[in-house]
Amino acid sequence: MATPNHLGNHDHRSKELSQVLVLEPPPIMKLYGDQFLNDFQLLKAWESPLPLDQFLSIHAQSVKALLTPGRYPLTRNILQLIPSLQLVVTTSAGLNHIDLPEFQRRGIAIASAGDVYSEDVADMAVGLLIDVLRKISAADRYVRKGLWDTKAEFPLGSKLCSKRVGIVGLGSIGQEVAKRLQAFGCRIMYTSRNKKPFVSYPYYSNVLELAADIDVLIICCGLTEQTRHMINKDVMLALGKEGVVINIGRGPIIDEKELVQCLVQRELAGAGLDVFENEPHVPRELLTMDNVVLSPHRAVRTPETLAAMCEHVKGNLEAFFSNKPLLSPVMNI
Ligand SMILES: O=CC(=O)O
Repeated sequence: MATPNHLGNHDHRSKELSQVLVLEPPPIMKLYGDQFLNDFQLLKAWESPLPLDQFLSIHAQSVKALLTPGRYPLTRNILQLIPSLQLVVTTSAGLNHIDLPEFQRRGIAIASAGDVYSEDVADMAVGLLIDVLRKISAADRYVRKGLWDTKAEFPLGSKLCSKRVGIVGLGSIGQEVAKRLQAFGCRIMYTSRNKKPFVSYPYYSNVLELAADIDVLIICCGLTEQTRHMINKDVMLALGKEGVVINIGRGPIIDEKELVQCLVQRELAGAGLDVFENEPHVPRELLTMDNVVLSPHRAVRTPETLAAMCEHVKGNLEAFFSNKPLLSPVMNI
């Protein structure tokens, strides 16, 4: 999508023109306050006692930019109440909270998180994988429970080097995961919507075929209607009893009930999960499994990366209000 180009001469821009609507504060604002957006006039909907629709009809009729956290659903109903909207800046890597066809229909541009989170999310994927294979969290529990000097034997782990790793979604996060695991001596293969001409990893157009050829499946793609429950029972059975699933994408990409069943019935060796179908709900069965590592959707939460996100959001808003290309426009929405 093209960068919006209808703000006229930016020499005359004023604070009014630089209004940014915030429906709910994104995590960066909760952590760092809103000083980093001092150059903009923030319309903080959540601070108003008015119901949201009234607030928007009174205050947001001419607002052109919206800053939003990942989980706030941006639907047709909300968009109708912000008729002048031209840009949404989202602080999430995933875009599944956005009604993309409606945005396209209305010609509203989206500035995404770009690559800002990719390294941290990839680190988390690798961390979860090493933890599942080498049982680090389980070993920690074993030591803390005082079991080391008893006869309770701690089980063997599994070697990371030379594992065949299948990456689902070779975008910037998937590429960072591949780079890291290649350095650990893993064999990388992938599936994604299209074969990537710039990598030599074997490509599979079909996730089921990929699953049959690997030891570890790492989900790095976004949630769309096509990827919802893409990792179903058949895929997990194809991965097999020694197989491990890592999910740092979005919970609903895996059929979670089937995942739990496969783990309970030992059809899979383990899982490392940063995301879940109904967060913050985590299936009870997983809580007692030592072969499962659980994390509360924290992959992007480091101060370094959140500080970089503040700069990124500011950069996108500055670009928009000075009629320059966005730093991270979402193309092909
Ligand atoms: O999961 C985190 C994000 O999408 O930013």
